[in-house]
Formats: sequence, structure tokens, C-alpha cells
Amino acid sequence: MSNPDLASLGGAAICFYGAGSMAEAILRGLVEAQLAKPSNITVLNRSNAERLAELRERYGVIPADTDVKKEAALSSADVVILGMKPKDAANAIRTLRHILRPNQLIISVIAGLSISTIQQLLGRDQPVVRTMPNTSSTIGLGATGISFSSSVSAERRELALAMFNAVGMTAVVEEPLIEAVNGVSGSGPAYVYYLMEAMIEAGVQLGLSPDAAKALTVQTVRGAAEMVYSTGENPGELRRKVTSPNGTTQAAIETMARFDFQEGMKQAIVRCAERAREMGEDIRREAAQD
Ligand SMILES: NC(=O)C1=CN([C@@H]2O[C@H](COP(=O)(O)OP(=O)(O)OC[C@H]3O[C@@H](n4cnc5c(N)ncnc54)[C@H](O)[C@@H]3O)[C@@H](O)[C@H]2O)C=CC1
Ligand SMILES: O=C(O)[C@@H]1CCC=N1
Repeated sequence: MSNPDLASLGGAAICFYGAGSMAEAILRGLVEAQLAKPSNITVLNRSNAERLAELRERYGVIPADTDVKKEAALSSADVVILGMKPKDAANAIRTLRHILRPNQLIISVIAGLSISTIQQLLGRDQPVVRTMPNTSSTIGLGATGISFSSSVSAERRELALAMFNAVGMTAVVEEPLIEAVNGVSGSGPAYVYYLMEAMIEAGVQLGLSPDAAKALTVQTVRGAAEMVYSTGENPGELRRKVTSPNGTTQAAIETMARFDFQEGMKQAIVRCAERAREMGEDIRREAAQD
């Protein structure tokens, strides 16, 4: 592969091995940002040809829907993106052992799965990029943590970063911190949606129509995130600006504090990271049975 700028990524053959919602979020971002040509992207999954046809119709990518096409897509790709669920990962990766060439780049989005387990399943020191993206990549606002095996060249690091920068922002972290990224941003959209669900329900309880409660909530969350992003101020400072002494916001925040809202959120994130480690350990044990 030549210089990993946008044009060279456009020329790379990318194979999504596992074509579910996370794979779609990334491939849609790549296609819409015109970073990769749809004709250079192949998608394959376990058995669902309908899903592959749907992706072809939506984005123009190439479905590999027979065993022969799957093997050809995997063996000829410059980059293979592992996008299956953690429970399916060990078996799926083992089958690559005799299909891949040793220098093909593997990019994993799989929660918990370590670089060393992937290499063990492949039986060699394959170059591996371990990532933890999130579903906001669909609209180009993803947040992805990235770490690299030592066998990934500087050029390929740039290629991987370009791919994920095309669908949002990236943070390069040491591999042991990928679980922390999982806790904060990989699963993070779900926490925000959970909060929004509560805001909408409370608005309806107070008499707003569901549509009005939803519209006000959505704009509030968008506006608050954009305020932090565009002013560079800390969320704490911005919160204090909303909170008049003895006013309505103070009453609301005191109520949340009584329910230990922030502590609950912190413990949730720590538990999420711990769960990722547990899932990774399960796959590592499966790999050790080889
Ligand atoms: N959904 C999310 O918000 C995020 C998910 N992830 C990770 O992304 C991965 C995929 O998650 P989702 O896209 O949500 O799951 P999904 O269930 O939507 O997609 C998984 C896909 O993998 C395919 N698959 C399973 N075994 C296979 C095999 N042996 N060969 C080929 N294809 C196979 C399935 O057919 C399916 O299309 C997971 O490992 C998850 O940890 C990471 C960050 C965020
Ligand atoms: O819930 C999960 O396990 C995946 C990983 C990060 C977001 N979703």
C-alpha cells in the first residue's frame, strides 16, 4: 500500500468479516466521506444473505455470500475488519488461520478481545489494530479508541487512523486502556439515550406531549454537547452557569445527588470496563484450547 492518505485508503480492499450494526456504522461513514470506494468494500456474515443484499442496496458494497466468495474476499483484502459478537469471535478468527496471508492488516472492533488472543487464534504475529468505536460513527460523530500491535507499521497506523477519523474522532491509547474507552465512549451512547428516555418520560408526566418532550430533550442534549465542544469549557463550569442559587436547577441537581446519580454513573462505567475484561477472558480461555 502506498501513502495512506485519503486517496490510498480509497484504493485499499476492505473486508468486513461480520456485517452487523457496528460494521454498517463504519462502512457507511467511509462511503459517505468518500474515503473508500464501495466497490473496494466486501461484506460477509455467517449465513444471512438478505442482510448482505441490504448493505449492497444501501451503500453499493460487494456481498460475499458463498463460501468461495468469502474466502476470496478475506484472502485478497488489504484490511480485514473483525465485526462479529465476542461469543462468535474465537471460531470465526480460527477459520482465518489458513486463509489470511501473514501481512494482511486485521482491525478488530470486538469488545474485550485482546491483540494477543487474536494473534494466538491466528497462530502468528499478524499486524492487529484493536479499536473500540461507537455507533455514532454512522453520522460521522463517532469516538474511537485505538491501539496497535508492535507489528503494525507506521504507514498502517496512519491508514487505520484515517479510517476511523473519517467517521469521527480517534484517541490512541495503550491496549490496557481500551476497556476504559469501552466504559466511557464505546457503550457511552446508551447512557445518554437512557438519560434521554428518563427526560422524555418526566416531561410527559408533567403534561407535555410525547413529541414535544422528545424534541425538547433532543435539542437540549445536542445543545449541551455542542456547548462543551465549541466553547471548550468544562461541563462542571457550564453546569454552574445554568444553576442559579436556590433556583430550579439547584433543586433538580440536589434531587439527583440524593439518588447518587453521579456515583451510579461512575460505577456503571467501571462495571462496563470490567465486563469487557471478563468477555475478553472468556475468549482467551477458548483460544487456549487450541
Ligand atoms: N454495537 C455497538 O454499539 C458496538 C459494538 N462493538 C463491537 O462490535 C461487534 C459487533 O457488534 P454489533 O455490530 O452490535 O453486532 P451484530 O450482531 O449487529 O453483528 C454481528 C455480525 O457478525 C456476524 N457473524 C457472526 N459470526 C460470524 C462468522 N463466523 N462469520 C461471519 N460473520 C459472523 C453476524 O452474522 C452479524 O452480521 C461486537 O464484538 C461488539 O463488541 C464495539 C463498539 C460499539
Ligand atoms: O454492549 C456491548 O457489548 C457493545 C460493546 C460496546 C458497545 N456495545
